Amino acid sequence: MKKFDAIIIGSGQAGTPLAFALAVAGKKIAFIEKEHFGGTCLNTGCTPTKAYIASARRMYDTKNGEAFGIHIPAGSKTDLEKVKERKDHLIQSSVKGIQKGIENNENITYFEGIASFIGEKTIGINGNKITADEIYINVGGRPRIPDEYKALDPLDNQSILELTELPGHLVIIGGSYIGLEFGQMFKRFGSEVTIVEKNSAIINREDQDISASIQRTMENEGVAFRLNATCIGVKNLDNGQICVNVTCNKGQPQVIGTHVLLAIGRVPNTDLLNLEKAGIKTNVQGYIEVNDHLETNVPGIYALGDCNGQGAFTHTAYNDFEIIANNKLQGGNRKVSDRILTYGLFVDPPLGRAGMTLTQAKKTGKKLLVGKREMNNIARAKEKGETDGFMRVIVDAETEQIIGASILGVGGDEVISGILNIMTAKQPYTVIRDSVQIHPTVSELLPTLLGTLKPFEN
Ligand SMILES: Cc1cc2nc3c(=O)[nH]c(=O)nc-3n(C[C@H](O)[C@H](O)[C@H](O)COP(=O)(O)OP(=O)(O)OC[C@H]3O[C@@H](n4cnc5c(N)ncnc54)[C@H](O)[C@@H]3O)c2cc1C
Ligand SMILES: NC(=O)c1ccc[n+]([C@@H]2O[C@H](COP(=O)([O-])OP(=O)(O)OC[C@H]3O[C@@H](n4cnc5c(N)ncnc54)[C@H](O)[C@@H]3O)[C@@H](O)[C@H]2O)c1
Repeated sequence: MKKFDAIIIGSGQAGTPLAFALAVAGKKIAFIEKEHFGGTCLNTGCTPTKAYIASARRMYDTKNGEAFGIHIPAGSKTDLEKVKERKDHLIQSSVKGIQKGIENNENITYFEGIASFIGEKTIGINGNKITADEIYINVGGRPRIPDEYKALDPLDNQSILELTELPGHLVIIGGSYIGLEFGQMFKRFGSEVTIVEKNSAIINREDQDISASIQRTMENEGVAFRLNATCIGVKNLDNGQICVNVTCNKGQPQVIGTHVLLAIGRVPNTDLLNLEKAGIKTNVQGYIEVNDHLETNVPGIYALGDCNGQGAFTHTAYNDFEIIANNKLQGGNRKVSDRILTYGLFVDPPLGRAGMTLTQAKKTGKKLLVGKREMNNIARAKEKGETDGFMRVIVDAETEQIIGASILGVGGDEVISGILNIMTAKQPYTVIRDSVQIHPTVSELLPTLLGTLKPFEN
């Protein structure tokens, strides 16, 4: 049995940089990947969807020139094959970069295949047995497809990105990140889109006014929503179409479409690992349990990225890598609990989020100061003609620190970083309030907003 200094399972957003960092430190690494270098984000997640969103925005612009004094003759249409080609090219250049880096690294031995435990510190891969004192699990997740949907072969985030022809009517089940990003994108490409959500609001983890504002924007573009869908079921019709039962309080009990995209969450790939052979504990949903330093209940075995249930984003997976690299290679003491929750929802206009929602902040019982500004009061947003959304910042009145912010509006995914930085530095909100920002930017409203905070009445 071959022994390595470390085994890394999964070439996702944590495993890949970790393999290179450990190899640079002179460690002999076994690096195992079953499908494609770069994992979900690069191949079927962030990169392709944001590339498609950029194409969809170009399409949107061709239809929205008149108000800006630009006459664009009718007839623009999406060439999905070309959109896909551009995306494939972007992905391939990054995948090749990783592949080359691995092939040229004498400290990394690459295995292509599905790894699984055959003992506490022993991994089986393609009939080989390998071992190491340290094992890093970075296996990510896959779309959740309940049994009742399997026979219907619905689209998921991977297969929808392989389409070369636009769906006539795309019915999306699930109104959260994946459903909303694909929904707006395909509507802009030219498909009819209906989003079916079992909750009473889309992107339900956000404050209600955020969900309502995003829904309004998307409805204005022609996306249909069926909320409170209590009896969701799908069947293929003889004419090749698909019937989705929705049974909501309002509207028809069914939606007839040409394609169905299932976007109802993800499950961790931990079931492929034979974790019981190593005695590694998972929670009921299959996420590997880890401590603040990402170590599992088995000393020397760590879980990073989506599979540990501590984050569901590329930046959280990458931060897991940073925690391990810092603690292992630089004698640091970085912890998962040090990070502040932050993420973007890349609909247009985007949502940038940091820390708590207002609903969560209210539940803390703290005295709060809250400021809210509509985007239609912001000079730059008006100049751009993109005035949907608002920004809200929540401050702990006692410590004067910002504990939450939502920036829904043009540039919101970037503007949020200014707030996140001050939260990370643990400085009071007054630092931004008293700063001078560039005119005309959306960010310049932050000092004004923070200068007019009001005590929040619960
Ligand atoms: C459509 C979509 C859009 C997204 N957009 C964004 C976004 O804009 N911003 C953002 O922050 N996040 C986004 N995400 C989430 C982001 O992609 C994930 O959070 C991130 O990829 C998680 O990284 P990871 O390293 O944990 O796992 P992954 O990137 O999933 O990598 C895990 C790797 O492990 C491999 N693997 C699994 N099991 C085994 C095994 N037994 N043996 C060997 N290899 C194995 C897999 O093949 C995979 O390559 C998006 C996700 C989706 C689906
Ligand atoms: N912008 C980003 O960072 C980004 C973009 C895309 C995906 N992601 C990641 O991908 C992951 C998966 O995203 P997602 O949108 O699939 O999942 P999600 O868990 O965020 O949301 C699932 C949605 O489906 C609904 N739902 C669940 N079961 C349902 C059912 N049976 N019928 C109808 N609706 C149902 C839920 O109420 C929820 O609104 C997320 O964890 C997210 O972090 C992130």
